[in-house]
Amino acid sequence: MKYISTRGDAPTLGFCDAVLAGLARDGGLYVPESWPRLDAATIRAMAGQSYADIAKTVLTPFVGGEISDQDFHSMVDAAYGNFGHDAVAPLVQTGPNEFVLELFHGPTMAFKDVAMQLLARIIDHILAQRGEKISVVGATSGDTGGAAIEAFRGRDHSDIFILFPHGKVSDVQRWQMTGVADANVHALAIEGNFDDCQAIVKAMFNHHSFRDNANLSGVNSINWGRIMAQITYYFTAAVSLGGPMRPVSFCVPTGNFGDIFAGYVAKQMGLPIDKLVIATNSNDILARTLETGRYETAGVHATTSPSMDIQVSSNFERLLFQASGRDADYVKTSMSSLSQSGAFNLGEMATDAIRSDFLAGRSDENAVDQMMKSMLDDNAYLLDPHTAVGVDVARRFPGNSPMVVLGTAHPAKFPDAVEAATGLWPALPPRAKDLMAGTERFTVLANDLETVENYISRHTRVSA
Ligand SMILES: Cc1ncc(COP(=O)(O)O)c(C=O)c1O
Ligand SMILES: N[C@@H](CCOP(=O)(O)O)C(=O)O
Repeated sequence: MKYISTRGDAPTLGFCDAVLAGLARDGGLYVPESWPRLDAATIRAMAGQSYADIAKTVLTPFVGGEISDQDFHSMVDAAYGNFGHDAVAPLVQTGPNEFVLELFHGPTMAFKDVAMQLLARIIDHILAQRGEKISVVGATSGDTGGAAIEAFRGRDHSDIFILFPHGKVSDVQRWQMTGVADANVHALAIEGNFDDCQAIVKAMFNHHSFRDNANLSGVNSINWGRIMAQITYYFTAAVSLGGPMRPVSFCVPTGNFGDIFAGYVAKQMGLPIDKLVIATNSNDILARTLETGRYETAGVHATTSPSMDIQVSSNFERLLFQASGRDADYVKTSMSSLSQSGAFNLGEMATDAIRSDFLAGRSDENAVDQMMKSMLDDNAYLLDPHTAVGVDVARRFPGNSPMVVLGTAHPAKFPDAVEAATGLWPALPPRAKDLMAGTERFTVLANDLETVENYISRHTRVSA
């Protein structure tokens, strides 16, 4: 399996190099040259299998033989042995044909753990074999950072630098990044919003001398390894609900478009998916894009679902590549217009292609609060605000297929918002009860590329 850039000007890479690269050298994102297919018999045989075993079937084709099956399978077993629920990602029924897929039983209580626990092991394995060290960078609106730090803390081959928007993440999210004592962890509070953090990370990748000196690698969903690992739970959920004989729909609370893009990949691999519904909070750029065929950034609003307070949705680029018939020139022109004027028109072909696979809706703050409250009243079930966005939007698209809403975070990560909407303060799970007991350690930095690069150059253990 080879990986190509959505912008067409970066070298084609094998799995290990694509995962270490993060962003392609031409600023594009790596995607597999072609989608592996699983036939109906293979998918049917997943019924009754463990999460880890299904992951091995789904993910092994992407590795392309670059890591031995034995090593890869051990990493998968270790990654998913660390979850607080035996099923890893259990389904909870919340309506006649509606289910929440709980993706928050990992160590940091958000869906990011599902990919990060595996990705860190893959990266560590490759680095140990090559005798290399890297500087891992990531931008977070709250959840990626904690999950990445948890997965990379104390690792010999990596230093990790996480940029988060200062004062714009929840207390639990901040402590997960700042309450960690390991010397290879650097939590950087940037005076800006998530899009600023993400822009700095991308700019560091596009600054090739810095990138090479620091041996930079990324853990945002720009890294193919993140998307890949997120494909598995579309299979586990669909198979539990009668797939592949019965199509299943998914509604995904969406920000950077990584999670729902993994669902799109599952569909390309042969999983019968009926609807893929993009659920946005009031930062509704993706919902507007599907409506109008124009991608147009606007100011970011702070919401009770802060991890989705995003305007520049990185993985939309992977979808544009697909929807344009894998036309790298089209992607380059669109992305250059986005960086110059903050907008671009998708054109008829891409808009139609995207509408044929996706639906989209927006949930405003009032609707999110109502949803948390009514779910507690009707089902005695607490939703976090991100998942509440998903359920609220999902209910606008009733159909015959079971609707699975991705439960992307545990309500205890956002206790203030949950309490304000429901009157209930969600308790942290036992494994996290000492989260805020230690000392916080973080550095506040200006929203400035050079300042961040200087910090990393001074603290990385990679010798130039
Ligand atoms: C809790 C939560 N829900 C939803 C999202 C959106 O996921 P994605 O960025 O993959 O679209 C995020 C952040 O990525 C998140 O942390
Ligand atoms: N919501 C995310 C934003 C970064 O997304 P990623 O999936 O690209 O890492 C977060 O919580 O940090």
